Amino acid sequence: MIPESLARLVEETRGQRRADWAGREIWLANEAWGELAVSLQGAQVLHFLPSPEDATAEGSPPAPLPNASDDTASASSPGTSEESLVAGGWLWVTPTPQALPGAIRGGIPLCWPWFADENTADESPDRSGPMHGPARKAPWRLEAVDEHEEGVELHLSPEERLHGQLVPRAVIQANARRLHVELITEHVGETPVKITGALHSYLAVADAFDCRVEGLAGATYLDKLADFAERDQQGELGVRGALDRIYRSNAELRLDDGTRRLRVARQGSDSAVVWQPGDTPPEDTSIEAARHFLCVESANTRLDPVWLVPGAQHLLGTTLSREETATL
Ligand SMILES: O=P(O)(O)OC[C@H]1O[C@H](O)[C@H](O)[C@@H](O)[C@@H]1O
Repeated sequence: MIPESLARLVEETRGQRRADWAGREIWLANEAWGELAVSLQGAQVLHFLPSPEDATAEGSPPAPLPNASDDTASASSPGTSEESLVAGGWLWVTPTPQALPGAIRGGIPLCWPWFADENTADESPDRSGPMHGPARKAPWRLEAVDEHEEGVELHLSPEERLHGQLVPRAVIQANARRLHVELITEHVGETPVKITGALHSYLAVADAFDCRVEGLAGATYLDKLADFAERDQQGELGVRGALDRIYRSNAELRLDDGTRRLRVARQGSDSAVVWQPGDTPPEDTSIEAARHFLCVESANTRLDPVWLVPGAQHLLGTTLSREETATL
């Protein structure tokens, strides 16, 4: 579910190209395997839509845009100039993105080298910096595009050094079955460093207050809306309003919004963050638009910080795929 202006850029793409959207350079693909949009600010995937399993492969034209005035696809408020949201993709992007140097809310922002504030991570005496770290606002360079018949693999690195001892890189793989994002941190310095972070996935949903996240039953979590009180998840999670939780879990999760079942697998992550702001969304997003996302994040948080020693690497990953229908 992405703003109409971004959906148009995707629709107008044949193969691969670069374009500008909301003042950022973005990389677009519209191929037989599906659609992908990545912002070079933050190496942030903004859009992913795999082709339907029965789609004709080569030469098939891109799917037409769904009617933006359709009730299910429109998240604009009467009387505002907010763009319509176009349904279909697996990720959500705000129709009212902040101007640069702000970060785009939506898609899969890379929170690095800390999740939330820097007190969860880097213990160097000069630590300071923005919420969720500098990586999501920084310019990244597209180092390589590996194309193959079934999909694409992108490699990105920050244009400038973001940390004295750590170097991150991102790998994005997309094909007709899945979207996979990796954030790899390499320690090139001399003293151990503690990191946290997140692949802060904004998953598009029909109605955030009518979703079910399976796979967390019995897990303990920190409730950020109750001063980090520790609680146990009773049964599967049904989202009915605002929540901001850090689950201690490495389990594969399933998100069901009544129209689509997505698998959310995570690598190198023992924290699953589930966030929905309810009726108090951040300033850059309306209540109505926010109703169409649920964040299910692959994270390292205060529950599972990673100590990296010189020469070591850490991989934080997430894989989104369609829930397979049981064949038994
Ligand atoms: O507004 P942002 O800096 O993008 O953060 C958005 C959200 O990220 C995470 O999911 C946190 O758990 C939330 O507490 C926070 O509000």
